[in-house]
Formats: sequence, C-alpha cells, structure tokens
Amino acid sequence: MTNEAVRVENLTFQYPDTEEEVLKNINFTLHFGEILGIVGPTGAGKSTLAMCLNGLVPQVIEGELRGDVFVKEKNINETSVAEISEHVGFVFQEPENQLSQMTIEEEIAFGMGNLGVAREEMINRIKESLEQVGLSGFEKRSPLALSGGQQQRLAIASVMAMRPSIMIMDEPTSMLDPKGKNEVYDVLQNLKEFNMTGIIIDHEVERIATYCDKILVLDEGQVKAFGSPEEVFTQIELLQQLQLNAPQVTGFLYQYNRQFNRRAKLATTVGEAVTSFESEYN
Ligand SMILES: Nc1ncnc2c1ncn2[C@@H]1O[C@H](COP(=O)(O)OP(=O)(O)OP(=O)(O)O)[C@@H](O)[C@H]1O
Repeated sequence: MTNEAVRVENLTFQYPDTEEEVLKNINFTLHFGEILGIVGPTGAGKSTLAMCLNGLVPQVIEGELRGDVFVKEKNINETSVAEISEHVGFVFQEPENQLSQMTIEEEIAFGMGNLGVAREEMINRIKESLEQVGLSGFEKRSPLALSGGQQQRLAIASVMAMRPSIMIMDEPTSMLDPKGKNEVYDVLQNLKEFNMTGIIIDHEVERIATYCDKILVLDEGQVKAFGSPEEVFTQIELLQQLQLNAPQVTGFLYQYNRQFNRRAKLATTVGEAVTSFESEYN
C-alpha cells in the first residue's frame, strides 16, 4: 500500500449555469502526514476544488466533472458521499453553522451518531478529540458559550471524532482574531502526529508558509504553482501577477536583493530569514 491520501488527475469541472469551466485540468498528489495550503484570488475555484475532494461536487452540488479524484486510492466518482465522509472531514468558514447541540459533548456525539459509532466508543472519542483540540473539561458547556476560536476548535473536534484520515478546512480562520487563528493552526499541526492529512484554504500566507508542507496556487481554475512553501512563495513575480501576497519576510528579502544587488536566499519564515540574512554578511 502506498502513502497516498489524495490524487487528483486531469480534474475539470463546470457548474450548470456558468459559461466557463471553474476548474481546468487540475493535477496533484498529497500524502498522509502532509498538510496542503490552497491559496488563490477570490473566485479562483478553491472551495469548488475542496468540495470535489469529498464528493459534494458533483454528487450534491451538480455540474459536469471530468477527470478523477482518488481518496485513499478509491475513485470517489464511484463512492457515495456518505462513504467518503467516513474518510474526509470538512470544516467550514463559520463554525456556528456547524454547531447545533446544547452541550459540547452532545455536539461531538452528533456526527458520530450518524456514523453508528457505539456508545462506549463515543465516550472515548469525545474525551480524545477534546484533548486533541485543547478543550478538555468543557464537556457540559454550551457551544454558544465559547469564543470564536474555541467554537472553530469544537467544530474541528466534532469532525476529528468521526476519525477521518483527511481533514479539509475552508477558510476556518477568517472570522478569528490572531489568537484564534493560531489555535486552529496548532490543531492542524497536530494532525501530522496522527499521520492524518490536512487541507486548508486560507489567505493567511505567513501561517500557511509556516505550517503547510505543500502549497497549491489556484487562479481562474488552473494550478499556477504546486510545491513546498519555499518553491512556491519565492515566485514573487508570479504572486504579484496574481495579486497574491508572499509572506512578508520573503517580500522583504526579494526587495532587499533588488535594491542592494544582493543574493540573500529568499526565505518564507522569520527563522529562515534570519539565517539567510546572517549568511549574507558572513
Ligand atoms: N453553486 C454554484 N453555481 C454556479 N457557480 C458557482 C457556484 N459556486 C461557485 N460558483 C462560481 O465558481 C467560481 C469559483 O468559485 P469558488 O467559490 O470555488 O472560488 P473560491 O476561490 O473559493 O472563491 P472565494 O475565495 O471568494 O471563496 C466563481 O466564479 C463562483 O462564482
């Protein structure tokens, strides 16, 4: 068995009422233990791509799909959404839309109930998933009494309790303050410990560069770049063309090199930038 979590081959998709394809010949592979960040301008097709990975598109949201999506080596065109949801968890932008129960433990039990998980096992998983997102001890509280960051972590815990091996988050931090954003990214980082795969759509390039192993840049339905943060975020001209930001440190080093005719290695995190800057002078 390979370590392949997701493989997308020649994926093209068009909604019934759009004139153009919104995804055009997309190809990429993601392995277990890797975190993928998807970035791109508004309307690039990021959410549509995410929904192709759990079968919502085209099985629930209809349209014409060509090409193939494999999740754990199974072609999802030949798998029901219910079956895929056992493997692929989805966290949406606004956590309150995903929360419906009176207490936090009921909230986490809810999704597992739909999967037919036995009661004893549910109790274990509630405990474990709350530990994973740092919400232990909150079992009896109302989800509404949580902060935005905590609600988003609860939404993640509810999905994690269903034990998907792939977690997709569509702009999970856009409503959160910096502390809440860090909390969500810390959970994302934890997924790797469990050899899970995470896919996050976000505009937070600094955090994406720090936490993700692979970056996919999508524009007008096409993959413009795919690779490590270093491979992707150092393509400053491409990012500028697409009106996307590189991490600030990368932009700084790029500008510094141009202005002073230097060759400092373009780094994507502050730690690497310090090393790069240091070695310019030594
Ligand atoms: N259900 C739908 N029916 C028709 N067109 C749609 C539908 N959903 C999205 N679109 C269109 O498909 C294109 C891609 O939308 P999508 O939401 O996937 O982009 P996105 O990159 O996630 O954008 P954003 O960053 O603004 O969320 C857009 O032109 C959008 O208007």
